[in-house]
Amino acid sequence: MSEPLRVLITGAAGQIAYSLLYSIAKGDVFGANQPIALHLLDIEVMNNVLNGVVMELQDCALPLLKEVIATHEYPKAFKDVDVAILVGAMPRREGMERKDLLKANVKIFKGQGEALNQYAKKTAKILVVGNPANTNCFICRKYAPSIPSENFTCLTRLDQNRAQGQIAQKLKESNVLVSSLDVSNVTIWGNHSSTQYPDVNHAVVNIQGKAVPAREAVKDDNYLDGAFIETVQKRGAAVIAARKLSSAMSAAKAICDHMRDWWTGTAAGQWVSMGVVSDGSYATETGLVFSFPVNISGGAWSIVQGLSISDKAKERIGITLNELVEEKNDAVAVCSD
Ligand SMILES: NC(=O)c1ccc[n+]([C@@H]2O[C@H](COP(=O)([O-])OP(=O)(O)OC[C@H]3O[C@@H](n4cnc5c(N)ncnc54)[C@H](O)[C@@H]3O)[C@@H](O)[C@H]2O)c1
Ligand SMILES: O=C(O)C[C@H](O)C(=O)O
Repeated sequence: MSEPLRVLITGAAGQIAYSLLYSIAKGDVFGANQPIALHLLDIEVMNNVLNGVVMELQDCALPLLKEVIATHEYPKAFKDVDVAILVGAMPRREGMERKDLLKANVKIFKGQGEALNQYAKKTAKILVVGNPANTNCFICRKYAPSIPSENFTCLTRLDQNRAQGQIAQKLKESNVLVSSLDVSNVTIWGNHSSTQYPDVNHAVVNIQGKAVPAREAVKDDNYLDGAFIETVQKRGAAVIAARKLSSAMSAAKAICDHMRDWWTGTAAGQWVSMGVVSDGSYATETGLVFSFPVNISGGAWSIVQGLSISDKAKERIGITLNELVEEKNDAVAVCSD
């Protein structure tokens, strides 16, 4: 067996981590033969809760889990990590926009960027989950200049999974029985926020072995251009309104999907959506962390190029782009206070 992969999870005493740790330690993400050392970080006041999580991990009796380091100290938490899943931050409460979180959370990611820069492996793959995820990722990368920018990503896979789920549900209404996994190449453009653009123009549904364009399968452009987009954009808020807590089980599942695909690659002809550092593709601003369609091979992602984008789609991409530019400016100002 190989050396343990050092996987840092921040916010390890929180609700997303509680759904996430088991899947990672069991081998669902990095493979059934890959030993894991978990580095669990939370703030000092959560020490007791974190100890309880460590006890439960021991009690799961997982053969791949070789070591658990639970700490509130950055030098220990970030030391030599291969993977950093940065979840720890304040979640949005009912009535809050993600923007409201910016002031509270962005400084955490400045400090964690500095810690990655100082202690993590230079090859570390980083996934930012804590909101506002794109802008936190932008800040984290800014303060970790010794790690290549392509190693920084943020989570928009939950939005992709939500979009696939909505299309599968809609098809059930006309007795076309498919699962979310039969829906591919939906793209989430831009910010993990209510301005994101879930785009079905290149999406395909596998119906009894035949690849059918999503618009042809659904046969309801009004829905796809209206209620579908709004449902995906506002799904996080709908979960918060219902649970009085932000999504956790589905967020953890999306984190696993994101990391597993980054590790093992995307299927031929299929792409997934990830927030990545923009190279200016699709008229976006270079350097922003923007969600794009990406293909992944050999642990490296590349933005899918050459997709046709209608004027309406360009307008929607422009809206989420403008929000991200604004967030970035606010975040840079907060961090230089
Ligand atoms: N990108 C996405 O798709 C997505 C989806 C769901 C939730 N989120 C975000 O993920 C974050 C975590 O959500 P949750 O439901 O697990 O929240 P939670 O409140 O249950 O857990 C957050 C944990 O982070 C810890 N924490 C706070 N500051 C920290 C720091 N500086 N270092 C380490 N740990 C710290 C807290 O003590 C807490 O244990 C929130 O910001 C939420 O909005 C993002
Ligand atoms: O919407 C939120 O604030 C939580 C999370 O980002 C989500 O999308 O469920």
